[in-house]
Amino acid sequence: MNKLLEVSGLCVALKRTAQPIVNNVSFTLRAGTALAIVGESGSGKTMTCKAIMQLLDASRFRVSGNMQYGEEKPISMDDKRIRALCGTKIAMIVQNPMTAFDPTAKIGAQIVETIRAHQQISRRDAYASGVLALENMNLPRCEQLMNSYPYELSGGMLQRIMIALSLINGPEIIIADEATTALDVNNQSIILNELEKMKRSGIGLLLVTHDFGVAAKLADEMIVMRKGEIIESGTVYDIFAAPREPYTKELLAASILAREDRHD
Ligand SMILES: Nc1ncnc2c1ncn2[C@@H]1O[C@H](COP(=O)(O)OP(=O)(O)OP(=O)(O)O)[C@@H](O)[C@H]1O
Repeated sequence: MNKLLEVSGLCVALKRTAQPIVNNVSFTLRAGTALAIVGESGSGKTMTCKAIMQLLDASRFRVSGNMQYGEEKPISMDDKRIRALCGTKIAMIVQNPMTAFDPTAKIGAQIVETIRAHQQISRRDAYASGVLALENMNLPRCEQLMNSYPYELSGGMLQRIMIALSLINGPEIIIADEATTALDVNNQSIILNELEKMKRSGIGLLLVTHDFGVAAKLADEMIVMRKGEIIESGTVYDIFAAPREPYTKELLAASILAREDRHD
């Protein structure tokens, strides 16, 4: 499979105290596959993704290491180039869709703005593309959705709209940070199916999750993080069949218990 993104020796530290937050993280993401980053809260999963997307405030955090995306090296790009890359080829879906949308603007206006930020097309064409993107997500009454404010919609609905939005500029990589965590079981399953479809279409998925069930359903490979470091990595099959580290075994057991509770 084609390599999409190679991260090597990624480190993030607080500038003020030099405290390391992410330490020497390396992985390869391939087209049409999913790589899960699992670990307990605070283990550095989100900071790893934010470092890839160059979303960390440079006055507070020092990011070092190497990243290779095709011929490009996102880590050494200037702001303008990284924004262009991250709005098109690399997209991110976050945990809480409520915070991802501007509460004061209608969904349609936000979709049109996102499309026109990266494509030179008219408002009318961007609007039509937006409706089509929502329809492709099997969302109901898409014209009405375009005319709604975020607060008028449920979390599950907004998450599906965010996924539609993340696909709109034809990304090769989607980073999904706990994309199903805040959702009920029904919406979780809808989102997991959409992510599965993306993978089948050739997109590389970087899945951040503390839920081994999500990793089992979607991921091909996984890395387990603890205190900012990778402590175990391998294929999902191998890690589930024979976790090496006691921490991985604990996470796996906790995840199975949480699932049993949810289904009781
Ligand atoms: N804005 C911040 N300023 C300073 N330190 C931070 C900041 N955000 C996170 N950290 C530090 O980075 C560590 C890793 O945080 P991160 O958000 O990557 O964890 P995570 O594994 O994604 O956890 P969760 O599953 O809860 O989102 C945290 O323990 C915290 O010490």
